[in-house]
Amino acid sequence: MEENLSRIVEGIYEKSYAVIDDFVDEIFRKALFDEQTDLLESGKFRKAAVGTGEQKQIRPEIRSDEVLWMEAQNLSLLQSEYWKRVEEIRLALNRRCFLGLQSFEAHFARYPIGSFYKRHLDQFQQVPYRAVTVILYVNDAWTEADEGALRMYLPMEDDKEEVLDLLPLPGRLVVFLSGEIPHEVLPTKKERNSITGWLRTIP
Ligand SMILES: O=C(O)CCC(=O)C(=O)O
Ligand SMILES: [Fe+2]
Repeated sequence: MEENLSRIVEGIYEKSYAVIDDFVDEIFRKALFDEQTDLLESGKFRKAAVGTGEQKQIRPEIRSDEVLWMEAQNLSLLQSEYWKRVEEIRLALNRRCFLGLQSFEAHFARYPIGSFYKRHLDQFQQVPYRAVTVILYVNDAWTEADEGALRMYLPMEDDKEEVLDLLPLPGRLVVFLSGEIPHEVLPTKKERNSITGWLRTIP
């Protein structure tokens, strides 16, 4: 874990993102996946919205995933185990990068076959407090042919961008600065399951 933490902070410090394969082991990954599947079957997932407050809308042409927010005060045992891991990331980022991160929010996400999330930034006017995006993929094995990559647009000099595609490999963690890296989820050919969260600069 210590090594993962230093790779995360170095990545964020140097290039605004980090990718850690096998951040969780197979047993933990599968347990999270099973929990997500149970919650799905009990019908608790909702179509994801874009915007917040009065601007909140279901816009299937922008994103077509389904989400279930975790309740910080009411986490399952497994969820709190994951939050503990993220807490270590929060503290390490504050120590090394002085990001002033105070809290975490997260939801399970399910991308059914054919779904996607068009290019966007996670930090915008209504949610300026989202500072660091933390995504863990909990679906089973994934191959190139399943598509559904997370496509990141890395800002380069002279307003140029470099494209980086990351497959949702089971147990893979992707961390990036929410206000710096536009990204999208390309249409997926297989159900894609993740926990997406944000470290925030508010309590
Ligand atoms: O699942 C992913 O790879 C990215 C999801 C995302 O961009 C979001 O929920 O804001
Ligand atoms: Fe996003």
